[in-house]
Amino acid sequence: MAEMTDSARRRIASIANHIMPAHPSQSQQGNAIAILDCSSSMNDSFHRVHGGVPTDIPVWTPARDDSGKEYTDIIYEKAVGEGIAKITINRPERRNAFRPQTIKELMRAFNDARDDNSIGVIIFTGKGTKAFCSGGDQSLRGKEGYVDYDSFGRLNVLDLQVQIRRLPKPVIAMVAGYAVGGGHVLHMVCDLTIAAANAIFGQTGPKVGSFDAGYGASIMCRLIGPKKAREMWYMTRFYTASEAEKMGLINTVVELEKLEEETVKWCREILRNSPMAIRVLKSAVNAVDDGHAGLQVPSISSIFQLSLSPTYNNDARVG
Ligand SMILES: CC(C)(COP(=O)(O)OP(=O)(O)OC[C@H]1O[C@@H](n2cnc3c(N)ncnc32)[C@H](O)[C@@H]1OP(=O)(O)O)[C@@H](O)C(=O)NCCC(=O)NCCSC(=O)c1cc(O)c2ccccc2c1O
Repeated sequence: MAEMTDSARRRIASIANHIMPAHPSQSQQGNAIAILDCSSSMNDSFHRVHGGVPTDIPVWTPARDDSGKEYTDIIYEKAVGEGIAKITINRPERRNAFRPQTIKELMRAFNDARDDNSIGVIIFTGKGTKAFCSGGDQSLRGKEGYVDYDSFGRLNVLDLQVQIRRLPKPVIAMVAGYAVGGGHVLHMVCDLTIAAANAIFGQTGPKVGSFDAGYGASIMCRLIGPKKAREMWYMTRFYTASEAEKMGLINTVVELEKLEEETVKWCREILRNSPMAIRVLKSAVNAVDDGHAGLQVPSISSIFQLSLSPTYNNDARVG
């Protein structure tokens, strides 16, 4: 091996990289490198594009929108030095049920995350481990819908659903505990759902004379098929995380302790890819349910405002 040329070394290193799994264990890395006696590092182009990403939890800092107003019902944060925003419903004493104020704040935060060019992916979650969201706050339900402290009935959660669908960046639902009622619809309108093993999914509306005949029905049919969707709505049964995964309702299930770590890992894998490709693909995947409004999102005028390159790589964790 001593007389091997530089170019031969590079070729062997490249082959070694391509035959190694995307997430090699340390011993696998060590063996492959030792066998081929190459000077390849895990910091080459192959690993930057296809290899593992760091799994450390980011440092989260509180974020505001332009209004500068405090949030009472949510926590809005951004990761230091990388393009991840995290939006958390903060009403754990009500199993993160939403009231009109909660939805107003969520819409402000999602709006800010959409307009912030340093953000490429958004995590949507609920405070604590008992619930992602238990739907509309039943204590505020009046004849006119959900009534806030200004005594005006609203159902602005439907606007939030549309906002998440049209948002030109991936939104990942990070679910621990219950995602039920309107909370279940919220995870369904997100691009991806990562669940903890303790997650429970279901529609409760018909138990309390309520239903979501918009996205709550159509997207569910798309995800799990019409028969299973009817079962879920007519019977109002609850399903475990592993049942939900088998149905195609969610993407993956992890131990509760690993939930944030895994979600952040998914974010980082997304962030090293082209934001424009992801933006257009999101609209394309949604177009079948969102029609022309869905296709309108990546219109040519807005495409040119976007960078073609990924926002993240393993060398420089920039937004
Ligand atoms: C979610 C639960 C299964 C959890 O059960 P658990 O035993 O863990 O907890 P508790 O039941 O003891 O709850 C603790 C505490 O939280 C309060 N709480 C829980 N959920 C809500 C809620 N949704 N609203 C208000 N408060 C809630 C509960 O009262 C307890 O308070 P204490 O003071 O007693 O400690 C279980 O809690 C549960 O089944 N919750 C209700 C689920 C529900 O019915 N959700 C509403 C469905 S309707 C809806 O969400 C809805 C959504 C839409 O998008 C619509 C769109 C269009 C039209 C209508 C819509 C709509 O109605």
